Amino acid sequence: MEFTNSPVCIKDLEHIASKVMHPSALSYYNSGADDEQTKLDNIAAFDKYRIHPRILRNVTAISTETTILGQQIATPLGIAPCAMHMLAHPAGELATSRAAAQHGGVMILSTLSTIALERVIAEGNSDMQYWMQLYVLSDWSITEKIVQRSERAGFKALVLTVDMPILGRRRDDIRTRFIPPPHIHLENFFDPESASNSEGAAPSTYNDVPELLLAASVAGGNPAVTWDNVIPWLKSITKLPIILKGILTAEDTKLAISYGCAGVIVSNHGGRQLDGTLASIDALPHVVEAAEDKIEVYMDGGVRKGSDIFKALALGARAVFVARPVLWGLAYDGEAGAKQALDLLQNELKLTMMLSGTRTIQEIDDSYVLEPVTQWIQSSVRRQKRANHNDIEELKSKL
Ligand SMILES: Cc1cc2nc3c(=O)[nH]c(=O)nc-3n(C[C@H](O)[C@H](O)[C@H](O)COP(=O)(O)O)c2cc1C
Ligand SMILES: CC(C)CC(=O)C(=O)O
Repeated sequence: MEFTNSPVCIKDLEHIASKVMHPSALSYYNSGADDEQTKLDNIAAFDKYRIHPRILRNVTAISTETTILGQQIATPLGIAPCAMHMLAHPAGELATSRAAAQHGGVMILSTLSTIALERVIAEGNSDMQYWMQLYVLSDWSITEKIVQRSERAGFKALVLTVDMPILGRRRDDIRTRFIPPPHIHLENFFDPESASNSEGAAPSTYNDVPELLLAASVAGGNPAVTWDNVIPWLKSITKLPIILKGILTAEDTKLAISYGCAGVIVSNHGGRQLDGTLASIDALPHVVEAAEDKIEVYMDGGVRKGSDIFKALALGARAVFVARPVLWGLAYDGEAGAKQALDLLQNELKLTMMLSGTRTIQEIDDSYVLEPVTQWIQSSVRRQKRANHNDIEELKSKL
């Protein structure tokens, strides 16, 4: 039998990335907080849910088209925001954006991108959307400028990351003393106008704050951000829909609705912030129930297979995002590698749809997934039935 060396699943891409990436960048990408319980559980938890397939349906035509925030997109699979794609490949977010454009879906760009947001979105097309991720910097006026630039550039939503009042403790980053290499710049912190105004001069960061300090202000988190100060403020400076990333509870979902947010991303930051939370897929049903279809619910964390996407959609996610798989693809082969990561997941999603008798994303509802408890109850019901059947004579004799 002949074997191919090219990756056939996301695990293969992970393996290749571990060989080609610089060790400290690799550990920054792969690390989770503390014991990494949540990081690992994000992946393992998918296995508890089982698919409940239907058969003998005509599955010759499969469509993954859907709508998100009222706009058509090619697939409910998107790219979660990740800092510093240039750590994986010199073309950084430009390569990722080109891959995303060939694929459709949504790309969420991190505030901490190594290519300016205007250049990243310029690679897009109408099959997809770009959303801009925000951290509230200690100088809020800088976040405001990034919001204004995003709106001008055509981003369709703002994704406020709400699970980082302070940076999680990622032991491997402490061990490797990770700091980004000097050739990498956080381009969104540079004022595009300062570059064009001063001929030939190096562009300056906003308010002339050193880039490293700005980065540190993000990485330090912003513990003073609250529902009451940040959401009304954001709404006063933008017309874009606001999506909260990092929601894990029904309580916060209800608050997000009451504060007028358009959506929430069920996420534990890939297990990089608070260790010991529910896996994202386990938190999803609670959030979906609390959302009562009033806002859109998305999820990220641990998605490594098309069947994971299918399960998340069946449990009520409107779209599903991946972070590390795309970064591993980028490290493997730049734009082509990032596209390969997305293609693998998209093709596996289509395969799962065909094998489970679903032809459209809209058809995938909770009748296609067995939740762990349901599964347990069902098997005990079956056991009971068998027991009752076997003992029928005995039962009769006791009548
Ligand atoms: C290397 C890396 C950098 C990240 N940077 C950001 C970021 O800048 N902003 C953010 O909101 N989330 C960030 N995240 C979290 C992801 O958006 C996402 O929530 C999580 O990684 C999804 O899990 P997955 O990696 O298992 O797909 C980052 C994750 C990784 C792995
Ligand atoms: C530098 C960090 C704040 C970026 C991030 O969100 C992450 O690494 O998880």
